[in-house]
Amino acid sequence: MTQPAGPIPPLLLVGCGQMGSAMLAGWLADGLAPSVILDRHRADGPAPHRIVRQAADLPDDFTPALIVLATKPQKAAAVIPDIARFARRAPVLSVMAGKTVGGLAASLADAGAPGAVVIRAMPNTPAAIGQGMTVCYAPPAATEAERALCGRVLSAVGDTAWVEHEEQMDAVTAVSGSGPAYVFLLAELMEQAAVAQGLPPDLARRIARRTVSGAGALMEQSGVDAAELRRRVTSPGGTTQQALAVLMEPEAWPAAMDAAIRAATLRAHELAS
Ligand SMILES: NC(=O)c1ccc[n+]([C@@H]2O[C@H](COP(=O)([O-])OP(=O)(O)OC[C@H]3O[C@@H](n4cnc5c(N)ncnc54)[C@H](O)[C@@H]3O)[C@@H](O)[C@H]2O)c1
Ligand code: PRO
Repeated sequence: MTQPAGPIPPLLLVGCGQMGSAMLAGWLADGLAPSVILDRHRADGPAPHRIVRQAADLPDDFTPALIVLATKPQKAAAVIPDIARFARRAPVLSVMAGKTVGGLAASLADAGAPGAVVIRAMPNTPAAIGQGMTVCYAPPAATEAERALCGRVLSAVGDTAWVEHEEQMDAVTAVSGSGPAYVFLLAELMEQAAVAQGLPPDLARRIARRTVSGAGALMEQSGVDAAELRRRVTSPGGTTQQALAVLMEPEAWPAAMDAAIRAATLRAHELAS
């Protein structure tokens, strides 16, 4: 899909917490036109962008090209009336887990924005350093220009992909949306195990973190399959083989990862309502 070149157009970012601020960091690095951030709990932000804490303070003369909805899914009902007047003129890009485009469009219609276009995306926090992975879904009613606009905004914070079926967004949420947390947990557990083997805590922390980030960078830069990269570390009869025999027991990591992704996918589905 061709994406418009040039700076990122003015955005109305609603919710600037962990995910909103991660995306904002990426947009600022890529050149963001003067934008407005609506967040209940944020007092300041980078000029020339404006921060407002309540909908009543949103400037009447502001015409965002896109409204990015990044509050918790549980806050959707509270923020929809705040953005309805802007959603009559600009598409809405929701990054909320679970919330469907149909459900959000219906709420916007009830709030006075019938026919509002909602596109969904599931980013992740490495967006803060331009290393995000975002998967998007657009309903058939969205125009090519609206899809391209969302693609432009999201490609500023990393890689993007699109799914054809909205139901797939739940599994995407479980894998790439939540996934950084699994990787950070891996670093935590490796650090704890290193200390248990007698290493000093600061060295344990350093080698666990660097191993995770270095392995990720190698996978990214080499493009080699993860399984092949794993094999290249595994000397026959060596240390890695002993460790993998524990981790790759069907009841160990394979079962745990499958159950974890299944639980997260189910939760994403539940968050729709
Ligand atoms: N954190 C992640 O890794 C991640 C990844 C992908 C998608 N998401 C999605 O992003 C959304 C936000 O998640 P988060 O982790 O950033 O949560 P968060 O709690 O860190 O951020 C939410 C922000 O919304 C603000 N807020 C709450 N009510 C508001 C209101 N009525 N008006 C304006 N602002 C309001 C809060 O002050 C807060 O800054 C969620 O829907 C989540 O599913 C998060
Ligand atoms: N963080 C959100 C959650 O935990 C969505 C994906 C990552 O629900």
